[in-house]
Amino acid sequence: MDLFEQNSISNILPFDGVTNYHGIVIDAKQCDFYYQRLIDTIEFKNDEAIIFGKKILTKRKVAWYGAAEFAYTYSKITKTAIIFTKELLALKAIVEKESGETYNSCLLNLYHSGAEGMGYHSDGEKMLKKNGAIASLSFGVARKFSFKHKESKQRIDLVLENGSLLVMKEGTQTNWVHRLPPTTKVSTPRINLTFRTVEL
Ligand SMILES: O=C(O)CCC(=O)C(=O)O
Ligand SMILES: [Fe+2]
Repeated sequence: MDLFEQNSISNILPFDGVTNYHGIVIDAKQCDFYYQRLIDTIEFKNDEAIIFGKKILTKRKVAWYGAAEFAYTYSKITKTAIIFTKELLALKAIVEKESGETYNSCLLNLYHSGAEGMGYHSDGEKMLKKNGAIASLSFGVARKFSFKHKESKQRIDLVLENGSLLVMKEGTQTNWVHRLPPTTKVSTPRINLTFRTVEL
């Protein structure tokens, strides 16, 4: 590939972490294909979460896939991963090549419109490999994504476009929280895939 055609990969965090934005890694036509295949094949379900001791169902839908049917705990509820589909394996291969890291599981989130988002959190669950990379691949409508430093409260915003890849690693989860803010400007869906490494 011509050097000038390559995406410039840059760390969007000013300190205390490395989060590389790779830009668009899947072209628009392939994105349409994968978006539709994911809608047709992934077993999306409204997520159950425990908030203030009460079980609630989230508006966004989620699904957890993996290399094996391992148990995982997320939002204080233990579930079992579904075995990777062939499209997820193909996407995992693209993301692994781009990021230079490997992954054994994938959490998918389906946001039906801008009314749905995800609040500030960091992905430091006990079962995840400590300081392991988390690769976030987005399909569908572009949405704003924000990081906030846990101490200084400094904020970094970016837009996650159709077919784009963001890789969070080294210190990101320890020192920063991130969120997908709800917005009235968006009325169409988005699917986000976060590839992770679970310690088996
Ligand atoms: O939808 C996104 O872009 C982020 C999702 C996220 O932060 C997560 O699944 O932990
Ligand atoms: Fe997250």
